[in-house]
Amino acid sequence: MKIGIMGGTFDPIHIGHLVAAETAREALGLDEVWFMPSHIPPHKAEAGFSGEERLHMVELAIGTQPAFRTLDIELRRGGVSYSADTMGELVAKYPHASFHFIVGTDMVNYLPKWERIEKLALLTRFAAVGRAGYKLDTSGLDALVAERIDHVDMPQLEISSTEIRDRLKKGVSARYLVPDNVYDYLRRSDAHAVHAPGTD
Ligand SMILES: Nc1ncnc2c1ncn2[C@@H]1O[C@H](COP(=O)(O)OP(=O)(O)OP(=O)(O)O)[C@@H](O)[C@H]1O
Ligand SMILES: O=C(O)c1ccc[n+]([C@@H]2O[C@H](COP(=O)([O-])O)[C@@H](O)[C@H]2O)c1
Repeated sequence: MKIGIMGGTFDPIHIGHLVAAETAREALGLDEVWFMPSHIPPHKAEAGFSGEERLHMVELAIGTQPAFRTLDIELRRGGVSYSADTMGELVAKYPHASFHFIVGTDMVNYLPKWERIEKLALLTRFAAVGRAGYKLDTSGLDALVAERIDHVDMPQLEISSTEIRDRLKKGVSARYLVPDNVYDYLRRSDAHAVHAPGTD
């Protein structure tokens, strides 16, 4: 089995994440892609939406693609979600699977700063999907890590969760930037009352 791991904060999930996962799935012939919300992201501020809310929105978003699954391993483990810990657990649990960690090119440039990156690169390959504004740059990476990266071209979608959160706060529509059912959830949920006052 070839498994794509789509790790992220998903605060909230948007169509950039879905297109990245689908493009990597097709380009690399992945059998499944597992969407894995982090508990506490290692390199940025804690998420605004709770883990439960983020996981629920991911479930809503992937609903119609049979090759997509959710994985709550990091939410259940708690603490800071270091990928080396997670992939160590997954490789031990699924010794016959080959893993492909899907990351935007913005994250590839940060790979040297990831916790135990050399160990992580032995546990998984990386699928680097092109993210608007970030050219793939592997010059700062050890050869061992660089050769574990597969570049995947994807349609450039200049969308981020930060932008969605800003829109919610300002009461500006995020329709079509997130799947319809996530959009409905954001409008209706309690989370929405906290994060986007006055947009109903
Ligand atoms: N529009 C996009 N195109 C390609 N890759 C993306 C896009 N948005 C996010 N990604 C990738 O998806 C993964 C998870 O991203 P994350 O959940 O942090 O979303 P984000 O939009 O970058 O969030 P934020 O704006 O809060 O930092 C990362 O590897 C990131 O590079
Ligand atoms: O393990 C690390 O040091 C590490 C550093 C930065 C990011 N990651 C993982 O990369 C994925 C995308 O990160 P983010 O911050 O864009 O949500 C997510 O699964 C993070 O846990 C992992």
